[in-house]
Amino acid sequence: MSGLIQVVGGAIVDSLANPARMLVARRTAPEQFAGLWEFPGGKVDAGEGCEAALHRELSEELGVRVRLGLELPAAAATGWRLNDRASMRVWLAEIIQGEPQPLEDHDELRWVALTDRQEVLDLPWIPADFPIVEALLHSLSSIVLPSEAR
Ligand SMILES: Nc1nc2c([nH]c(=O)n2[C@H]2C[C@H](O)[C@@H](COP(=O)(O)OP(=O)(O)OP(=O)(O)O)O2)c(=O)[nH]1
Repeated sequence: MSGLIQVVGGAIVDSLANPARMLVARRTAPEQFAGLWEFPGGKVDAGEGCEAALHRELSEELGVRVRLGLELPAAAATGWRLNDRASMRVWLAEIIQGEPQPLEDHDELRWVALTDRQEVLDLPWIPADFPIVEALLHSLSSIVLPSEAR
């Protein structure tokens, strides 16, 4: 037991095979994170698996069913350290059912172009997410094609 709170997040892309855009979400609470962008997701419940928790959170928060792709590799099995108490595992995902809506915890959803690295990084993310976003953009850069090359 690491004693850490396990969080899971979804890097939802328009297509796992050919990712061009990613869905990001703006939090409404708590106050310290309100207005900041994040990977939709949340805490894993006691006795719940991480992937199951991610499916549950994405269904509750966005009203979608997803197919999970690869996990974004992190230095630890518990994923990316968010703070002294929590760590987040992040999976690529694509929507297989439903139109994403900000049903819970968010007031805005936005599809951002993965080709526009600066646009993605210019969003006011939760600070702990920046290294995760950087790693994600880096790992996708080999498979994201500029739109004119599609
Ligand atoms: N979902 C999500 N949480 C993140 C990200 N980055 C980050 O630091 N966090 C933090 C914020 C929260 O302290 C924690 C996740 O908690 P949460 O409030 O989303 O979890 P939850 O939906 O299960 O909510 P609750 O049951 O505690 O009300 O992780 C991120 O990209 N996505």
